[in-house]
Amino acid sequence: MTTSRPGPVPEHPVELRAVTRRYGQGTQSVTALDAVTLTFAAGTMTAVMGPSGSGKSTLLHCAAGIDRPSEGEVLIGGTALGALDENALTVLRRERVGFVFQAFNLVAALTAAQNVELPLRLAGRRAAPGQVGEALRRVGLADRAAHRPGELSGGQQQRVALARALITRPTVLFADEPTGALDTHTSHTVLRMLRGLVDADGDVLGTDAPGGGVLGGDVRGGAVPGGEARADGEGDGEGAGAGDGARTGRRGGQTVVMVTHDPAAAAYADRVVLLADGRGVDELPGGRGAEAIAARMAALEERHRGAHAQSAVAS
Ligand SMILES: Nc1ncnc2c1ncn2[C@@H]1O[C@H](COP(=O)(O)OP(=O)(O)OP(=O)(O)O)[C@@H](O)[C@H]1O
Repeated sequence: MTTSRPGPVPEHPVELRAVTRRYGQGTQSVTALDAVTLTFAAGTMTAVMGPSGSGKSTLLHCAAGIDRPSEGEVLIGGTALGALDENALTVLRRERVGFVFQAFNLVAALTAAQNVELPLRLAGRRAAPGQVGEALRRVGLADRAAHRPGELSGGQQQRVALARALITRPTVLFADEPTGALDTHTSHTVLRMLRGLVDADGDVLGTDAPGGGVLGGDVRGGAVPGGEARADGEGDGEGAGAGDGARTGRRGGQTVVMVTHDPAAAAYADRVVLLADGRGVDELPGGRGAEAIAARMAALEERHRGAHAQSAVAS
């Protein structure tokens, strides 16, 4: 079974409408998300931040159709997920959602090329000639196609995971702490790639645009102000922030939603959504820089601690 991709990407590829997610029942019940309404605009990168337990992963899982809300509705590419049975939801996820995890989640026994092709195989499809090689080239790993994950660095593994997430040309790419297991230099390389995807016009893997170098350009550096490139592709991006796309709200590239604890990672986003106790409590536009984001997060955590201390005293 396949779902055909809708024609043009809608203005908001992902919408959450009053999404509540409760775990457990009765007195043990935890409200991980509390009537969250959010839209993610096409061709933008959103960072989701918040204190531990604030509902970030739950939000990502509900938005990606990995978890089902207790109440409310999630729409991907205009399709309401609540109306889909498990099979249809699996197909929609496979075809329209890309996911990158902190732990890379590559299959250890498969080569980089086989890992990248896996989503197509699972969908009963084969890659077009050159498609996998092109995807690897775009993440700067053309020469590593035959290597297994254990033979690659963490940053290289995450780049393979990125190529794998994008091989189906998803409507939206979700990333859960994509740089959480990487050192600072490598993190910025991966973040520049994510930013490059968003700032790209059109086909992010460039199979329709030979030599477009959407990701390859970022490996060589320069897409993000302050990000100095290194010849080995493990660029030094300290001090980097969101690129031109962040400020202009340029549309046409990949839509990315990323959970992160790291203000430096969030600085690549067009928008930072702050969660606390399962609710969206604050937002920052892009281009503010890591320090401003860190300050806002610190203030939020302070309020959060204060509110929890008060409720502990009251009970
Ligand atoms: N399967 C589950 N069963 C019960 N409670 C859960 C479950 N998953 C999450 N929770 C609870 O829901 C709340 C939100 O969890 P979630 O993992 O979304 O938070 P988070 O912001 O991603 O946290 P962290 O930053 O620590 O990863 C927490 O109180 C958590 O304990």
